[in-house]
Amino acid sequence: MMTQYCIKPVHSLPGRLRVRIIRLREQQEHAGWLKNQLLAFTGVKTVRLRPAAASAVLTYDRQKTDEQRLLEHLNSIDWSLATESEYEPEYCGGDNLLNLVGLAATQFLPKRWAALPAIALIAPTIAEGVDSLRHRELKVEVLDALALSLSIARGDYRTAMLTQSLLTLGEYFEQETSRHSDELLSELMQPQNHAVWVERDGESQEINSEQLVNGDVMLLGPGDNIPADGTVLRGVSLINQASMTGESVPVRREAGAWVFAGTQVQDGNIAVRAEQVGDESSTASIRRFITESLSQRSETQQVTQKMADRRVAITLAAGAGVFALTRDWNRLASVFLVDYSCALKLSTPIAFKSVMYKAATSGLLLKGGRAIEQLAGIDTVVFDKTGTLTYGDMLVTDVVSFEPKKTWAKRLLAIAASVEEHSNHPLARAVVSAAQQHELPHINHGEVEYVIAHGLISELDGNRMVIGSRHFLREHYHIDFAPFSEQIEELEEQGRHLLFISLNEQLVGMIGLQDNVRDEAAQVIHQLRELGINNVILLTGDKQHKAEQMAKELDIDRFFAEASPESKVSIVQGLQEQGCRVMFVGDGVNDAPVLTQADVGLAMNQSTELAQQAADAVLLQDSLHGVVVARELAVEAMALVNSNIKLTEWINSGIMLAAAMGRLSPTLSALLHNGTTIGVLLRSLAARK
Ligand SMILES: Nc1ncnc2c1ncn2[C@@H]1O[C@H](COP(=O)(O)OP(=O)(O)OP(=O)(O)O)[C@@H](O)[C@H]1O
Ligand SMILES: [Zn+2]
Repeated sequence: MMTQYCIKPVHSLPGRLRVRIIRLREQQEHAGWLKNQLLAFTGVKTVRLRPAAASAVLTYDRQKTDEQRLLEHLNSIDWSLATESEYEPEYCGGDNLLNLVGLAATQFLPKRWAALPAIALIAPTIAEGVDSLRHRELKVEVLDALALSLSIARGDYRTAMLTQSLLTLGEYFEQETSRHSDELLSELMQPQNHAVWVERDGESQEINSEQLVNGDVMLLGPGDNIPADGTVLRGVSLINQASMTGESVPVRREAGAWVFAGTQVQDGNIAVRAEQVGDESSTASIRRFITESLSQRSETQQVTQKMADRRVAITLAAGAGVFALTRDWNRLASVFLVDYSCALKLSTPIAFKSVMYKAATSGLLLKGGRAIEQLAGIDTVVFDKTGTLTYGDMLVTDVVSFEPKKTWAKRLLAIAASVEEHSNHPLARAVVSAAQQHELPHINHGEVEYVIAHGLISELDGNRMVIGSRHFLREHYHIDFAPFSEQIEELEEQGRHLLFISLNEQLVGMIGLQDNVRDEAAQVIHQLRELGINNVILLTGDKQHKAEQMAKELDIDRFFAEASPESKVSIVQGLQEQGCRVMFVGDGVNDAPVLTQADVGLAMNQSTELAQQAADAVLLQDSLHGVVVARELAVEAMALVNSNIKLTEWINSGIMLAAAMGRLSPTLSALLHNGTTIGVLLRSLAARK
């Protein structure tokens, strides 16, 4: 690798590392990008950059990473992928202190003495404006520079210093909030280590993805996260590479193909030989995903940004007009100092980040400002059933053997659990935990294949074994249910969810499970209605009568039953075509496409990795209350953003008018204007609490 070893540690303490990154100084326009890259490293807690000094300071969690690994990560950063993100000098408390000293100097020292410190402190701000002009951009920095230069040229160091201090303070506030929220969010978005099935010594076993070594054969099915790069040995599957390419249409991969770590299996089963375990490539996609979520610009943000930049031209024109009429330098400076684009520009991202922060601390991960905007606009909520409106942990209540000698029931459960171990479906988890409770042994079986929304196929002593829904066994394997219909009906009447098991296309037994509606479900639906959502829909793969029963019980407007993953997508699409703006709440592998299709996808806490990746928001607690919180926070955020914009415009237009009429001294104008800016920022900041 070309970049190897150009990044060197300068200073290190336990949990803290300072490095010199020459590239950072050479490519300052990539500083924002780099920062998010660093934040996405496993275990990194905070990042501070000083591009001019080519320095970066990282603090990290020593349980999760160490200096060696961080340096390896640093050296493997692919700079060719860098995107320009506006370079924001990182102010620190010290800068504000210096300004305070400068401010005191202009207040108490004779003018001659105050000039030097004032000019020294202000020079960088002016340089930024000049820089912006050099890039042929008419941005706020230009106005700031103009106003400051004007004050200095006129020898008014007090006004200049005051403006400078307020500008710095405002940006400092902004940086502090976004830093805190970025750090918190990137920590939450880090994937956890999870279990992976591998084939070792001819046997399949479950290990932690951390224990994976090159050459391991990983057995992957729908919903699984691919923990390392590798080559497909057997099988065919659809891989969702959204986390890597941003493209949510899955790609087909079969024997011989290469698959990337961090992507997910959406459908089908494959065996993959791990070839780049723990390699940089495995974290690259995760890093990209986090970087993008953090730097994603919402629509409102883009609109306010444009508005802000237009304001610069307006202010310039107003200043020029006033000066042409009055030839009054004071008025000119006063007008320039009321550039209110910064309040517009800064307050929106801060408000969004504050809300993301607040959401995270109350158990909800919102992936960016876009998610907030969409959430505020929805009018329809579609719920998945199993694991969403019902508890993820179901209970096995009956194990029925259809064998003549009914002693078989325990073995039946043991077999089912041994196979279901390979699935993460709520039904599968229930079967496994029932077997564990009875301390049943593991029964050897062949490779397990998961057919999404249907069930599992495996092999037992040379016999084909199928376990899953009645539809799966009957329609796909032509298994006869007639002889047992009485027993089946009996359990169905009790509202049990049934799983069927067949050996060599003979029905051998069934497992009855009880799924309980979440205690909070009814309340949550009621609260959503109070928040203006009048269309609540249930969408499930389960049977008609169960869906109907639940819809009635929970006061749900409409339901769609026996939906396949594809029909789930088309149902949501249909709703959107009718003009509904849809939030989908779900948890399963088969929910991933519909989570993407919906305007807002919200994944439950116990969701599969794929569902969490596909979603715009993820609940961090196993409760539906987060759905209400999400909506409330989004509405609150948008109200805040809009009122900030209005407030800024009204107040500043007033100030500008007064300035143009010559009623304000430049100092007062700067004070009023920057005061409103900081006020608006504080309002946005307050949304964190
Ligand atoms: N791992 C599994 N083991 C056995 N059967 C399964 C498994 N996964 C799915 N099935 C069967 O396929 C059916 C449909 O599954 P799917 O995941 O689409 O729906 P669901 O989770 O039961 O309901 P919902 O759509 O409300 O989440 C299940 O009801 C079950 O009978
Ligand atoms: Zn089918």
